[in-house]
Amino acid sequence: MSSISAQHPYYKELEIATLAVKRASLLTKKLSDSIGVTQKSGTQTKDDKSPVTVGDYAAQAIINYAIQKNFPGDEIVGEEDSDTLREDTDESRKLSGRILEIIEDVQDNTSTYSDKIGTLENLQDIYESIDLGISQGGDKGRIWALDPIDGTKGFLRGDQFAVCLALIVDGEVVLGVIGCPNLPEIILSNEDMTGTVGGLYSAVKGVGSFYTALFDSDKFVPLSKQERIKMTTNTSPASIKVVEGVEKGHSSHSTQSKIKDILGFNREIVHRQTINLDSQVKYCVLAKGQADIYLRLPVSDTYREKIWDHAAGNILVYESGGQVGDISGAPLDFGKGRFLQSKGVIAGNTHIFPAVIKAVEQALN
Ligand SMILES: Nc1ncnc2c1ncn2[C@@H]1O[C@H](COP(=O)(O)OS(=O)(=O)O)[C@@H](OP(=O)(O)O)[C@H]1O
Ligand SMILES: [Mg+2]
Ligand SMILES: [Mg+2]
Ligand SMILES: [Mg+2]
Repeated sequence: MSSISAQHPYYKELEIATLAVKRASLLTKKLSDSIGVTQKSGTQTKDDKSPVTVGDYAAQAIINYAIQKNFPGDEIVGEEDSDTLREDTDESRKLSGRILEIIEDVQDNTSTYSDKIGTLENLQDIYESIDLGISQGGDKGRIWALDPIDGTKGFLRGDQFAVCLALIVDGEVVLGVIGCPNLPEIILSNEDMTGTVGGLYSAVKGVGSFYTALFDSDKFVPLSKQERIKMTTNTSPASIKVVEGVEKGHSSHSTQSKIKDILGFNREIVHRQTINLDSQVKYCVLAKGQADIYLRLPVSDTYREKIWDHAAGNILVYESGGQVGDISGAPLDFGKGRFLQSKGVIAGNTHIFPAVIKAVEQALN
C-alpha cells in the first residue's frame, strides 16, 4: 500500500472534493435539522418536500462549482438539472430565492476555504453550475459522479442521507468522498447508534479508506490524520451483520430475508443482525467494519441503478478490503453511461462474498 502524502496521485482532487462535500453537508444538515424543528412545531407536514429540493439544488451548485473552478476540463454526471428552477412561476422564483439565501449563508460560514472552492454570487451562477452535471458518462476521460442528496426519503423522515461524490477515470472509480451529516460514529444495531454525529468517509485508489468527523474541522484534514478503516473478516452466521435499505420500493426485503435464511441466520435473532439505513451510509458502515454484508436485491427486472448512487460507496468498500458486485457477483461497471447496466448490488467482506453470491443465486431460482 502506498504511503499517504501530498504526493499521492489524487491529492488535490481529494482536497477539493472534501471541502465541497463539507460545505454541502453543512448546508444540508441545517435543512435536515429544520425539518425536525418545524415538524415538531406543526408548521410543516411530512409531505412538504421543499427542504430536500432546496438542498439538492444548492448542494449540486456548490460541488459542481468547486470542480469546475479547479478542474475545468472534467465532466460531471449530476443527478439534478435546473430546468424546473428556471421556470417563470412564483414557486420557482421562491425556491430560487431560498437556494441563493442558504448558499450565501453557508459560504459565509465556511469562508476559510472559499479561496479553494470559490463562491456562487447570484442565481445565474447557480443555474449554470447545476447544469454542469449533464455529462452522459462513459469509459473515457475524467468524469465526476455526484448525488447531492442521496437518500431523499431518509432526509424527509429526518433519518440518514448522504452527500456523495466520486471521480471516475476511464470508467474506473479512483476517488470517493461521502458526507453523512446524520450518521453517528458507532453503529451497533437499529436501536443502538452512538458517538459523534456526522461522518466523513473517503477513499483513494491504492491508498485506502478513511473516516473522520464531518463537522470537527473547517479545513481539509489530510488522510494521515484521519482514521484508516477496514472491512471485517467475519463469516459466522451467528454474528455477521447485514446492512439493507429502508424503503421497500428500492430493494426486495423478502428476497433479502430468503438469502439470510440460506446463509444460516437464526430466525429468532436475525432482526438484531439487520441494520436498516437509507443512502450510501450503508457502504460507510460496511467499510468501517460495523457490518459484514450489504444486500440490495432488485424489486423490478427493468430498473437500472444510477452511477451516482453507488460510485463513491463502491471504492470505499474496495479500499477497505471488501468486494462489491451485482446479483451475479460481477463487479459494477461505472463506464457504461449514467446508469449501471447490471441488476442489484451485493457487497461484503472478501471472505464471505462468494458464499453470499451463491445464496443470492439460490434465492432467485
Ligand atoms: N426501484 C428502485 N430500485 C433501486 N433504487 C431506486 C429505485 N427507485 C429509486 N431508487 C434510487 O434509490 C436511491 C436511494 O437508495 P437508498 O439506498 O437510500 O434506498 S433505501 O431507502 O435505503 O432503501 C435513490 O436515490 P436519491 O434519489 O438520491 O434518494 C434513487 O436513485
Ligand atoms: Mg441517490
Ligand atoms: Mg439524490
Ligand atoms: Mg433522486
